[in-house]
Amino acid sequence: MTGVAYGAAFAHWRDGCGDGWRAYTHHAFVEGLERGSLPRAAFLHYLVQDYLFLVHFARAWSLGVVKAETLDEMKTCASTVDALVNHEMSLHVKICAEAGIDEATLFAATEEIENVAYTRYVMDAGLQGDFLDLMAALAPCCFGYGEIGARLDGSADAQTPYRDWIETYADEDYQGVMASVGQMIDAAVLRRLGPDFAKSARWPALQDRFATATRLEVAFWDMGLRGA
Ligand SMILES: Cc1ncc(C[n+]2csc(CCO)c2C)c(N)n1
Repeated sequence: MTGVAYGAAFAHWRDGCGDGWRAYTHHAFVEGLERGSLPRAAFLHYLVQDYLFLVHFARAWSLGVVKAETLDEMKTCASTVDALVNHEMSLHVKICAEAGIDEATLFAATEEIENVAYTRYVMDAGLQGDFLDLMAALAPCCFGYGEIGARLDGSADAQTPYRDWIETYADEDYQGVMASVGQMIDAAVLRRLGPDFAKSARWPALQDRFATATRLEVAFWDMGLRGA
């Protein structure tokens, strides 16, 4: 499958996932956003959980600053924390406020087990492993939503009520953040594993981290649908 260009490491990981990548990026939940047929209750259930997810992802990207080996890696991780807490989360706060859910309620919501599994899996990848383990676990989230946003921006039904969600991820600045994350990951892989990175002894373990995080994305959409 071809998608938006987020770099060579990502392309290897995505193709190494087989059908898993499509199961994530073409999930029924995503189709519901595209067609506008997703029940509002499912969307809000997802969005409350996703707010909590982003809190933990901001922690994980902050761990990237701690595990970085170059200033460039540090800068990209720090800007991603900024994009998360100061931009992406505003979408969640705004839509939930319109539905009568305030930010304190969002922060105090109970995490679904799929949310606990995914966010803590990523944190553990970074705590147990090095910078590359952390990036392999974080990559599906960035590049999957990047692909979905870019695709749905062109394909979504004109009357879908989920246009602002789609635009958050299709947004040029946001796509720019994802592209620079892709470049930084390629440089990080090259620095540690060399140009034949996919043939290195470490690659299968990194591929496994990416594939696991991709499965956890599928489970996250499933969890959203359960809220309908
Ligand atoms: C379940 C779930 N997966 C991925 C994203 C998207 N996302 C989360 S963090 C990040 C990188 C920096 O903003 C991106 C693209 C989401 N919101 N929820």
